[in-house]
Amino acid sequence: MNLIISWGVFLDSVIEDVRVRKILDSRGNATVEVDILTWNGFGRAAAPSGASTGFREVVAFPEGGVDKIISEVEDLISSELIGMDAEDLTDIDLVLKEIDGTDNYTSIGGNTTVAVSMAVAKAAASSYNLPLYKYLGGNLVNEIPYPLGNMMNGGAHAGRHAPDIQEFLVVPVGAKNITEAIFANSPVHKKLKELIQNKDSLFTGGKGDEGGWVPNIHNDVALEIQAQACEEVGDEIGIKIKPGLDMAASEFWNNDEEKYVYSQDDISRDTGDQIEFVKNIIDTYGMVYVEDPFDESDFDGFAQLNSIAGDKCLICGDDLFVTNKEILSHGIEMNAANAIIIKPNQIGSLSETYATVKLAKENDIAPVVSHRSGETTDETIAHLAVAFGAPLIKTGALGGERIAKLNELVRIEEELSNPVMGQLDK
Ligand SMILES: C=C(OP(=O)(O)O)C(=O)O
Ligand SMILES: [Mg+2]
Repeated sequence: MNLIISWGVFLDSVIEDVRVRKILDSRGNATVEVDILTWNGFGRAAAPSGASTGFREVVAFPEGGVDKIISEVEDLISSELIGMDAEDLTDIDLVLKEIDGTDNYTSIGGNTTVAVSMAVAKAAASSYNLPLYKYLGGNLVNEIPYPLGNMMNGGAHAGRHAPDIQEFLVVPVGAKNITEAIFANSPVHKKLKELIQNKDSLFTGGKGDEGGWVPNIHNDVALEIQAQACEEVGDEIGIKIKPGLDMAASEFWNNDEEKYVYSQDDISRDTGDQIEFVKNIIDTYGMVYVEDPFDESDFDGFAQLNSIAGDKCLICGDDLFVTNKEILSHGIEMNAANAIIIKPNQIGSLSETYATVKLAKENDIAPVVSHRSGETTDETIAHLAVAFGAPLIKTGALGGERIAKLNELVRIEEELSNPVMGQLDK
């Protein structure tokens, strides 16, 4: 029952309390978790952290880290938010920006503000007994994103002697529902363990930050066995599975040499070579998705690749766009990409995240909602992906903090009256 005060205002979603705590993330680092209590609801959200972060991302934590947030910022935030309506998310996000007082959340940290913002949205949804995806996306949402499963890790998510390419991904494009999709990705992960053992006799079964295997093999060998695993598992289970990559190329771009330095292969490529190399990979292996194939400043390299391969493959900007609407606008003018990674903590609030998603969709840029390499068991992004109608979600394949999102998608799909998989036209 709604509590109605005498002049007829509903109080269900008015914020009564804000609690902030320090918790562990999957890398063993501290992160922030926020609880929002309303008259009739409760929302909890935790912030993830990146390792291969884009240089234009907002600042994750202030100097002094999570301890400073708890000792100095929690009271500031709660005194402003208590009494506000959790439904007024845009106003609340503006209040957080005002408390911070900087352009990029240097004072209180984008991880603090994003955790508050997501917890507020969840509290508002819970106040009306709605799941977050329905509260944000409406009653008619029915699209489930394809899971981009992370199979092998290199670059900043792995140790030495791993491939330079950061993520070898797969998309079960033939899956008819989320259960088929996640149970197509997991045997590819198992198959790759066998294939790696055949190539790397010292392989110990080590995994990277996002649960993919970390082999000591060259990039081209990794590409070959990734494609082989997709083919073999796809044939065994009768579901088409296609490969994808997050190259995270800013991590191996050498600005002085103006080259992409593939240290595992002892090869350097200038931008022209890189365009040719990536185009060749897309054609040879039938890649449906390539993220950050160029340095985060190279809009031109992105645009050139997008013009020659964007018809058959999603060319996705992560470090390039950092979920920032203004930067995306520039990318749209340049025709730099046909997909964008959406990571709420790159921009610091849910309303800013939504503004970027809206602009992307209006311009036929596919939003790909994504985890970070440092995660918690928070499942919010599963709801965001459904609410935003994202065709893809990037959230790993295995590991407790990764399956938290995948299993939540299974539950969401069960609730939908007419669920379909997202629109993936590649
Ligand atoms: C998830 C990624 O890594 P990180 O969280 O380290 O930025 C990525 O680059 O897409
Ligand atoms: Mg990335």
